Amino acid sequence: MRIGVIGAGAIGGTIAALLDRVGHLVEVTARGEQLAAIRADGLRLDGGWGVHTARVAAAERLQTRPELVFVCTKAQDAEAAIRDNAALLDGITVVVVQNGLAGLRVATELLPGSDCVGALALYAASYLSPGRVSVTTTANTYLGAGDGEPPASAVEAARILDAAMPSFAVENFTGCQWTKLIVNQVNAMPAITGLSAQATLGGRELRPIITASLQEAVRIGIARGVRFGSIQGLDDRILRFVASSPRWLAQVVPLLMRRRMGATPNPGSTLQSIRRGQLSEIDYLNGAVVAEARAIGREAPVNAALTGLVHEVEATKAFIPPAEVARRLAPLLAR
Ligand SMILES: NC(=O)C1=CN([C@@H]2O[C@H](COP(=O)(O)OP(=O)(O)OC[C@H]3O[C@@H](n4cnc5c(N)ncnc54)[C@H](OP(=O)(O)O)[C@@H]3O)[C@@H](O)[C@H]2O)C=CC1
Ligand SMILES: CC(C)(CO)C(=O)C(=O)O
Repeated sequence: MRIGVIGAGAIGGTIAALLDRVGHLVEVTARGEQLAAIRADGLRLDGGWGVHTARVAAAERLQTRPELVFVCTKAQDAEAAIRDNAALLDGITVVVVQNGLAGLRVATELLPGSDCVGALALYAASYLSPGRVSVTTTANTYLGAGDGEPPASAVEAARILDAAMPSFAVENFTGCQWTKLIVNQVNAMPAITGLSAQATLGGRELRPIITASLQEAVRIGIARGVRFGSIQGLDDRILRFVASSPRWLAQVVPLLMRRRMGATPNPGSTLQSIRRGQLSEIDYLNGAVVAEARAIGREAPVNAALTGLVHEVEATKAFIPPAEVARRLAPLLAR
């Protein structure tokens, strides 16, 4: 099958390499050094799903009309990436692999003639250097759209992707996006401190803050009327229990997330943007929780503070030590 991958970074590079490995004709978009490296030496994948070099066609924009496409940019870049390739995407299934709540909606608005499907990647991938990506944690991908049963396009895209990496079509995709937003509470602290997700989740100073922001995010979701979707061992019942638990008990969720990540250090996708000097996706992660709270006249002070700290690191290019993060957040945690 002819499959396009727009944005061959950590996730797009992983998807492209694994689809190539199972025999699809894959074409990717990339830019700058990444494009030059893919053209010269192929897309080189290693880590949890093995080693593979994919000799794929690459250009700044798709050159041929694919039968299926994966959009794998960060949330803030999705609109530009889709607009640049829109002429070749009309009428096909477009899978938006993205964190946050916005990606699928943006694609659906921009591509009224396409079947847009959302995808939530629970595995972790790192962009190592131009042309090289590595899977640091293996896990499932969940595809769907809307609040009900997955549409046929999601079921078919999941079947195709599942041959390359474990993938499932899910009901209540909107609720699953919210559950993933809760999982992505692990992203801010590495971006603020420069440490791996495992180190921040394990750190005695930082874990209570991550737990507080996670509980706050779940409470905002509940206040918004969200029915959290079932992914990665989390579901509506568990998250409601976590929201109403004392912080010492709720810390079990960050600890379980740390255990699931395994031993290979995972910077998370937000720290990877910061390391490359790019603007991060934080406004679509903790920032989305703040926006959802404001939409109902509430506040999400811990998520707002973490969003602010990530923006501070983007601006100063200096990570903040854990003790300083704990000092700054202490007034909010004492509430
Ligand atoms: N990395 C991970 O472990 C996980 C990431 N995710 C989510 O997956 C999504 C992708 O993340 P990730 O792969 O880490 O991000 P990366 O930054 O590694 O990759 C994004 C790619 O998109 C490209 N891009 C940016 N703007 C455009 C554009 N206008 N047109 C075409 N391509 C563009 C970037 O190119 P350039 O560098 O030239 O800007 C880059 O190669 C995010 O929503 C992230 O939150 C989800 C689960 C895990
Ligand atoms: C699943 C996780 C937390 C993997 O790191 C991720 O979504 C990210 O890094 O953005």
